[in-house]
Amino acid sequence: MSQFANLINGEWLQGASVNKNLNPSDLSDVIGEYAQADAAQTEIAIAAAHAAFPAWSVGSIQARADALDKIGTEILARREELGALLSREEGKTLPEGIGEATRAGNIFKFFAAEALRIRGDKLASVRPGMDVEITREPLGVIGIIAPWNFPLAIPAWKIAPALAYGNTVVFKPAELVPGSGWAIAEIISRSGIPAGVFNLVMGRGSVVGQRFIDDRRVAGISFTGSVATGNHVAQGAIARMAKFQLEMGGKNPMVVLNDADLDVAVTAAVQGAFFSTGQRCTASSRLIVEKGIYPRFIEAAREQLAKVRVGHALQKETHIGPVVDQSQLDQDMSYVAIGRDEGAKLVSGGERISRETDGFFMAPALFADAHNDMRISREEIFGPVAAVIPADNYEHALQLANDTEFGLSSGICTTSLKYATHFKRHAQAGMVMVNTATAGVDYHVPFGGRKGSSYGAREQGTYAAEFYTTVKTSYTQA
Ligand SMILES: NC(=O)C1=CN([C@@H]2O[C@H](COP(=O)(O)OP(=O)(O)OC[C@H]3O[C@@H](n4cnc5c(N)ncnc54)[C@H](OP(=O)(O)O)[C@@H]3O)[C@@H](O)[C@H]2O)C=CC1
Ligand SMILES: O=C(O)CCC(=O)C(=O)O
Repeated sequence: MSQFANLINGEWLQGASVNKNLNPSDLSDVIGEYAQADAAQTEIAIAAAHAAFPAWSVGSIQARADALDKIGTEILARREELGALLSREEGKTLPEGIGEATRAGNIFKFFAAEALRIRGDKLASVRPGMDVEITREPLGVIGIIAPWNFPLAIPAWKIAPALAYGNTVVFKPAELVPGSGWAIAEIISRSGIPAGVFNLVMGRGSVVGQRFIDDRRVAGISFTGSVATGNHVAQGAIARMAKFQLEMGGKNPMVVLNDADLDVAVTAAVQGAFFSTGQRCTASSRLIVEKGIYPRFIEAAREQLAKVRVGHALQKETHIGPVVDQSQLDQDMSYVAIGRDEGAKLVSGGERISRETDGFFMAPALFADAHNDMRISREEIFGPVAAVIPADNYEHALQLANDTEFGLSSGICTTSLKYATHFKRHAQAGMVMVNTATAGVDYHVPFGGRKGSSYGAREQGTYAAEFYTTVKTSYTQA
């Protein structure tokens, strides 16, 4: 059995215990045993990142750019192998896994270039003879707490800007997907970045993540995951005035108007709701459909779902892989039961499926005739379960779309420029999609939401500088 250690201060260290990484498509496939840090080992990693900060933060930006570019180049060169590892441990299909590896490589290359473009500002002073300049400086040690659903891309879009802007990093991947996190760390360890600047600390969230929250040497925490854990991170960070950003849930609406192209709408809905097994915070879990197109939409969605093959993530013919683990599967199945009890009509799927291998396979569940006040329409399920909600007209659809405590992504399918333009302006979400799925985003533009979905500065693109740097205003009297 392969064993994988933590990377702390440039050394590979065994943990206090190990975590077996299982393939959700085939539970007999153990990917490896991964180190689990305890609180003491986590403190050693934080101390190393803290000690490495002074030199790294004022070091050559060319060296930072070269290292990040090298990491991106290697990820891109190995995208098929890394994508296959990701699919094996998380369960998204091979094309999805390779696509995510490509995205991760591109993110490192984007931030390699950003390291050379750290911007400031120079303004005339209101006082004669005074010089005023505004500069951006790194925060210090950044604690990165990542979820399991994007094990390469999300760590990439947190680690790359943290390093580009001169911070040092302690990174905790989710327990369910240590393989991808370890692979990134191994590539970083050969990139020329000095010991201690980047540290991989695999282990439980309640142990490792908690140390990041509690330790005053961790200046900023970047978190993606559930609303409950996000709240916990926020309270701990506020208690000691640490900077933090949270990316949490979604209950993303996809509005389909009577004038929509039916094929475009159904494809966007099925892909947005069910691909990547619906395990995306941007998933289109509420399909809000105007009454004039409603019966045709349901029929066409049912027909498209009948052609979708759920199976082993690494098999060529698979469109949708397994659910990530037993507890997520239990959660998904419990919401299918809740939807039925609430009176929504299950028009497709919703049952556990057997395949040749022992995995967590589930037929995507499509509910029709749902209401926006049902639990299946309000709570994030994070699996292949979507609800179709009828709407009387555009205004009603918009009102339903915004009637949620979340605000990550919001979509509309229409051929009307008037409605598309109005929706872009009035959707209460951080991201708006027209005639395309609510999930699936570019890597070089801001990512994040409003209301209960996100807190703090946006991630990705040049906007990432907002979180990973702090602004200084300097005055010089001539
Ligand atoms: N918006 C999104 O992108 C995501 C949303 N989710 C939502 O969260 C639900 C549960 O998923 P789950 O993975 O359990 O999400 P969590 O919020 O529990 O996990 C996210 C990350 O936080 C860590 N963590 C857990 N507890 C603590 C803690 N006390 N202090 C610091 N860090 C902690 C986890 O570590 P570890 O898991 O290693 O213990 C993981 O790395 C899903 O069903 C879904 O609804 C989940 C993933 C992504
Ligand atoms: O939809 C995407 O491409 C990104 C989704 C995401 O980041 C998430 O689910 O956490």
